[in-house]
Amino acid sequence: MEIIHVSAECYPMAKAGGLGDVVGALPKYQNELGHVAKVVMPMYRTKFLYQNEWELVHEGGQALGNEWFKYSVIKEKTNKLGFDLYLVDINGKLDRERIYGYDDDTERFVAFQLAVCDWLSRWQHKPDIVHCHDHQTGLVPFMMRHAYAFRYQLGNVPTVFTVHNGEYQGQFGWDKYYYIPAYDSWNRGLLDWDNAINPMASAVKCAWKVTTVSPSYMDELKHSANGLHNLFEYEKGKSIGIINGIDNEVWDPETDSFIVKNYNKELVEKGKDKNKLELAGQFGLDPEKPLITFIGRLVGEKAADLLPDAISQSVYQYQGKANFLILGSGDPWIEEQLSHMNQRFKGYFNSYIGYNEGLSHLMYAGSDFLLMPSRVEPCGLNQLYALRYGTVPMVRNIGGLKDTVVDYGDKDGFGIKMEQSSVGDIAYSVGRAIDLYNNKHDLYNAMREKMMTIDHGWDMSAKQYLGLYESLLPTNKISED
Ligand SMILES: Nc1ncnc2c1ncn2[C@@H]1O[C@H](COP(=O)(O)OP(=O)(O)O[C@H]2O[C@H](CO)[C@@H](O)[C@H](O)[C@H]2O)[C@@H](O)[C@H]1O
Repeated sequence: MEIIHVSAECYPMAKAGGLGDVVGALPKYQNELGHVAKVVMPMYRTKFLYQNEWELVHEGGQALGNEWFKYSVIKEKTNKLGFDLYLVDINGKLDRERIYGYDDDTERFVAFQLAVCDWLSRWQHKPDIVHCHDHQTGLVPFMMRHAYAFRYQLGNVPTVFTVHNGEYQGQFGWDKYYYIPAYDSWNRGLLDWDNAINPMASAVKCAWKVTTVSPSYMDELKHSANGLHNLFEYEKGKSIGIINGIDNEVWDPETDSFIVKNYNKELVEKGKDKNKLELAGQFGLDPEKPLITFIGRLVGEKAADLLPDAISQSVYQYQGKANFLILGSGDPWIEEQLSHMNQRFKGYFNSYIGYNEGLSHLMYAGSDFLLMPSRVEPCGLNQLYALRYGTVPMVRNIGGLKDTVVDYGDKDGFGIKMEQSSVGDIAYSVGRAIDLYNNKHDLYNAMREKMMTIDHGWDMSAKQYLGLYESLLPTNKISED
């Protein structure tokens, strides 16, 4: 089978969060299973672009409303990622350093999707599956099936849409209706949600199958999806939750070049101690105390707004018996609060505001506990990385966190779970972490060893996706493969 993944992110070319990790890994594992999976994404101006060699594979043009733009598609020459990576270049739109956060993001990503559809429609053969990820690619299923310009070539190609995060939907007003290439006007409803063009809703309506990144999140979306819950309920017949895997080659404490001491489950105690010592040195913390860290976008969805109060309360309540370290960026108000706390709780707390891939690896290796009090967590990769690095996850019982972590109080448990995203729940969990670290050493060590043996690699999930694709192929295609 030939599968094209369409995405705004793909590690290591460009990553803002978990979407990049998934699209950077899933195709590699699908290829290892004997299929041909490729990725197409925007050509941002990132380091990876300049450090690698590319060949031109296509040039074309498209209209975004009244604006005609030229685009080109280039391909990485060596297949070094384990899959073919294609980049779409559109001057004036995609040639930026950052992935998101520009005033014209709507125009940028609609133009990207137009270019992808145009390029695919000109292929000599057609891919078997087009797999789109999140709202930046959400108009592709509609355009392939209904836009006059593409439907004759692409209307029969099955589309799969994966919701990595239902909170962001990419809505824009109908005043920009002319961005969408011509289609039969009675299909307008397939673009609309709540009187706006909503790419996430459109993809859920038009894709042949809809997936999200954990079974529990699939259930939750039917009750709470930033306004789309009725739609998810309505489309449940074609929807399924498939848990994310992690790239065991990139995230491996035995070989990770970002950390100061490599280790495996036999050497977990010594290995983690060395990495913790490094972190404690860099951030002025006490290596003797349990180190609780948070890594991620500083936004409400991750309950990052609760961190300042929860950490202050914990420092007072437990008389500074634990240390805290945060790596993240996002809401300026939260960033400012955390920066103030660097001084106020010097020696107990520190934060690094910004994005730092290397530091994140060191933190997974050098922390004792990883905190994820998320209000919404479609899958969560951080807890899976924590498990692989022998770091106890402290998570809210929701979404993918519910599906992947078992509280140590339960049979065969290895993590700490809290029911609510609240200052009180976080502080209570901090108390349990301190108790585990100081008073239950044997249990704590056994837990670390146990969690390092859990396999969260991509094999199972990659197979599940392939099964889903196969269900969409005409029967003769299945027997050909
Ligand atoms: N400041 C920083 N510096 C360095 N690294 C940083 C960082 N901030 C975040 N990261 C990294 O970004 C990734 C975050 O992944 P998550 O899956 O936890 O969250 P995200 O909300 O982005 O993804 C969404 O999509 C993914 C993939 O489907 C779902 O797992 C998730 O639940 C959903 O919200 C991890 O690799 C983490 O280490």
